[in-house]
Amino acid sequence: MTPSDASQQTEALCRLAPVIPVLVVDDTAQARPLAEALVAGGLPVLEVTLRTPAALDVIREMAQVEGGKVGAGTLLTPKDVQDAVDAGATFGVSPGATDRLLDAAEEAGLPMLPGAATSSEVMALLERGYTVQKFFPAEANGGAPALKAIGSPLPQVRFCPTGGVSLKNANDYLSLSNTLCVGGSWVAPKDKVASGDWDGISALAREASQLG
Ligand SMILES: O=C(O)C(=O)C[C@H](O)[C@H](O)COP(=O)(O)O
Repeated sequence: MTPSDASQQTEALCRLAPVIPVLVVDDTAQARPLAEALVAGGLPVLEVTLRTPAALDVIREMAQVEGGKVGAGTLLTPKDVQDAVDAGATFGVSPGATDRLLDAAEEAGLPMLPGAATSSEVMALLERGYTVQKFFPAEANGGAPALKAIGSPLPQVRFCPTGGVSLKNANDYLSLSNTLCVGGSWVAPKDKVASGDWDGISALAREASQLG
């Protein structure tokens, strides 16, 4: 898969909803009901971070939920890419980018949403052909004003800002011409996942799906 094909696919995913939930799931039994609650609330694109031992099984379960598009986040190594593909992930997200990681994703045919935080990082990814990138960590790097400023000389790159994004500041990003969608964990808070409050999570998703 070429970087430009990957970016076309991640752009299409980012256009499905204003928010991509970033999920940290400890228990495989929570996977299906959690994905169903988010999809029912209007957020079909889900990022499961590979930060828990259960993450790959969680992706396997969520990949079967109708209407959902499940990707793997926190991809750091070629092995992570292969594990994500084997589990049924349809896209990948990384906090930053390395050539080894991008080589592996392109070879495996996994569309990547690679992370960048500075103009040089954005330019390096653009040079390789990635026109859709994750601005990470968004708030810590200056938030929406910083992303707007990056967009002045680099308007051809579109972003999914993630990291510190919440209901309060999401529209600051979504109103920028270079922002396609945002990523955030606030729609699946740990306490609601732990207690199985799927209605509550659906309500948060519904609220998030109206943003922008
Ligand atoms: O590990 C990755 O690949 C990630 O995607 C990291 C996430 O972007 C942040 O963990 C989101 O964090 P919140 O600030 O809680 O919304």
